[in-house]
Amino acid sequence: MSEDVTFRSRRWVRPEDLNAYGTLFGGSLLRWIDEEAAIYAIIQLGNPRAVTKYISEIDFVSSARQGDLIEMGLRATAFGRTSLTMRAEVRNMITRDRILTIEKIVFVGLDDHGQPIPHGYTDITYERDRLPHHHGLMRTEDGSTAD
Ligand SMILES: CC(=O)SCCNC(=O)CCNC(=O)[C@H](O)C(C)(C)COP(=O)(O)OP(=O)(O)OC[C@H]1O[C@@H](n2cnc3c(N)ncnc32)[C@H](O)[C@@H]1OP(=O)(O)O
Repeated sequence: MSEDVTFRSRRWVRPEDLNAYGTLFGGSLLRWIDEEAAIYAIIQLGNPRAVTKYISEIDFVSSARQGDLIEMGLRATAFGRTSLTMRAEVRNMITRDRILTIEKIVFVGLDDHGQPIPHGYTDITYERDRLPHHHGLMRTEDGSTAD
C-alpha cells in the first residue's frame, strides 16, 4: 500500500464475492470502493449527502481468491469548491500484489435540494471533527453550519 494512502479498510473475500471463475468479482470490489470513498468523502466534507460524480479508468492488474484478505486505501488529492477528488488503491494482503488503482474518484457534496454546495475545506482532516452531530446539520452557502 502506498505511503500516501490515508484511509484504509480490509475485507475478507467470501464465496458470494466471487465471479464464475472463482476469483474476486470486479463488481463487488467496485461496490466496496464506492462505499469506502463515500464514507471518506462524508468525513472530509462534513456532509452526509456526498455523491459519486466521476470515476476515472480502473486498471485491474491482479485478482484475489476466496479466503484472501484485501486492503483498500484512499487519499484526498484535491479539494474543489463543492467536490473532493480521491485516489484509490487496492492490494491483496496475502500475495502482496496490487489489485487495482483508480487515479480519480470525484465526490460532490449536495444541499437539501440535491444541488452542489460549497464545503469550505482545503485540506485533509485526520479527525472526525467535520461530521455533523445529528441528522440535518448542513453547511450553508457561506460555509458556516446550520440546521
Ligand atoms: C455514493 C453513491 O453511490 S451516490 C450515487 C451515484 N451518484 C449520483 O447519483 C450523482 C448524480 N449526479 C448529480 O446529481 C449531479 O451530476 C451533481 C448534482 C452531483 C452535480 O451536478 P453538476 O451539474 O455536474 O454540478 P456542477 O457543474 O456544479 O459541478 C459540481 C462539481 O463537480 C465537478 N464535476 C462535474 N462534472 C465532473 C466530471 N465529469 N469530472 C470531475 N468533476 C466533475 C465540478 O468541477 C464541480 O466541482 P467544484 O465545485 O469542486 O469545482
